[in-house]
Amino acid sequence: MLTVDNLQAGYGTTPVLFDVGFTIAAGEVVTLLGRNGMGKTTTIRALMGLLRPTGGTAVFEGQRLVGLPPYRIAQLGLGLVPEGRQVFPSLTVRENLVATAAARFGERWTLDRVYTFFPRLAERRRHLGSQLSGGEQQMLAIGRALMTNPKLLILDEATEGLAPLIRTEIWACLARLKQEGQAILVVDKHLEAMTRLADRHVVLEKGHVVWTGSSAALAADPTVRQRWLQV
Ligand SMILES: Nc1ncnc2c1ncn2[C@@H]1O[C@H](COP(=O)(O)OP(=O)(O)OP(=O)(O)O)[C@@H](O)[C@H]1O
Repeated sequence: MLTVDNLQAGYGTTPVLFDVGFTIAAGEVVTLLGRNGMGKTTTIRALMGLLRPTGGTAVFEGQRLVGLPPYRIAQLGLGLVPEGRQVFPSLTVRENLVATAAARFGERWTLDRVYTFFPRLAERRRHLGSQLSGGEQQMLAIGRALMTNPKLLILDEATEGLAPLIRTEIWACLARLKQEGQAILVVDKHLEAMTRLADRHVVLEKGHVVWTGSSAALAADPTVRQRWLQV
């Protein structure tokens, strides 16, 4: 589905990504792991057209992504839940969801289906975005991304700063999406949860991919954790 090869990018004249390569197959859940500042968010920005790569390629279902504007990348089927809880504060939950639906492609995701996945959003459908808790806002941000019918859902730190209970609810939702065949690329610092959720892991260190492997391989190799994932 997605093949990223030797991707390079940076900010101004400062290079940040030197050699990022990985693949995601249809239906696969893959994590981008690595300590703070290693290039996870930058990789996502480069894939989504929010930062222009200086080298390398990213091909999604046969289409080259590098050089395309973000709206084209969204049309191809990449849906991003960015860092922070990005919802419209003065629109209701329902209006937030419908706002994204206006630009969606296909009919896989409907309001009702989002409400089934997130009963909390159904209960609060008439509340304003600003009246939701942090966790509910994050669920709404995920719901908005789903309303664009992404073939690949990308989440950047979706559970950062949330209470454990709601964090677990979000992971359970991602596990259900996976069961339904949704491909997901996720950045999340909670390694145990990611080991349960994901099929494969890609470890970044200073803009290079230094390790790739399955959850079983990650669990069996403590040196990966010690060398590249401990703060
Ligand atoms: N807008 C920016 N302008 C300049 N430098 C940036 C910008 N955003 C990130 N960087 C730098 O790029 C490097 C990689 O940052 P990035 O956010 O991709 O890392 P990350 O792995 O996602 O880290 P974190 O877990 O802290 O979010 C860091 O050195 C960071 O300081």
